[in-house]
Amino acid sequence: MSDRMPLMAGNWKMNLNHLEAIAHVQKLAFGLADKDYEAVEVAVLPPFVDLRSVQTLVEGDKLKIKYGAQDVSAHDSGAYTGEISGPMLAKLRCAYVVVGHSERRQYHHETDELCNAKVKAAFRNDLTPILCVGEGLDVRKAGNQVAHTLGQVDGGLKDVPAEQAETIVIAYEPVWAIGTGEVATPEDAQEVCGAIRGRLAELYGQEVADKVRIQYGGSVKSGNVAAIMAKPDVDGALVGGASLDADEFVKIVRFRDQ
Ligand SMILES: O=C(CO)COP(=O)(O)O
Repeated sequence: MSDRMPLMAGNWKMNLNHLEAIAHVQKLAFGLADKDYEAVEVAVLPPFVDLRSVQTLVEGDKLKIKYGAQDVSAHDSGAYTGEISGPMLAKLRCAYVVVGHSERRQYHHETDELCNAKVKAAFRNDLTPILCVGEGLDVRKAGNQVAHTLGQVDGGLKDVPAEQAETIVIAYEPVWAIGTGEVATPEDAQEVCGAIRGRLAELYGQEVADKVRIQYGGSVKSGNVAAIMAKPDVDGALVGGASLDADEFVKIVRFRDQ
């Protein structure tokens, strides 16, 4: 049994405007009792335009829900139209920022090199990156999921020192399981999450590797979360679609009751 605190994070993707965000976080707060936070850390990852509203609600009502962004610029300021910087997110007291989600790698052509720069931008601004890695269907069919995913881990962590690396969150999200209803088996999740921890041990030593939280993401629901969380190297879930339903997300947070 590891002493890593599980992290259940809801990636809303491009859903919920700032008014809907307030209603949604209120529902989550209503559904979660104090004792739920003792054993699980809960975070929401809304669109940028919702963050100020979420901050106001969380701080005003002293909620224990953490929040963060879905992306961050590699640059801290300057002529980068449309980008949002680490210092801006830090000012909103974001705890987390997603880096290298497969949808950004796919639709915005984000490379491991860019993800590495964004991981560094996050750390530079005291934000915890949630670095997303994972293979597509072709790679899985060829049996190369471990090598592929470890390549993304190496790329994302290049020149990141141990004292930062030990605080990162890595989300293993096989692309073929995202939004498809096709969930990886708990064994599939463990195979790659275990390999990621092994690689962290090679890069930084076992002590650091044992501190890093590794999430699984891809069609996580209340009905499948407990079996995935039972695996030794899975320390949480990055939840997309199911996080948009407050009751369902509360059940996922309470995975031990499922
Ligand atoms: O991409 C994901 C979370 O970042 C997973 O999305 P789904 O839970 O909708 O499959």
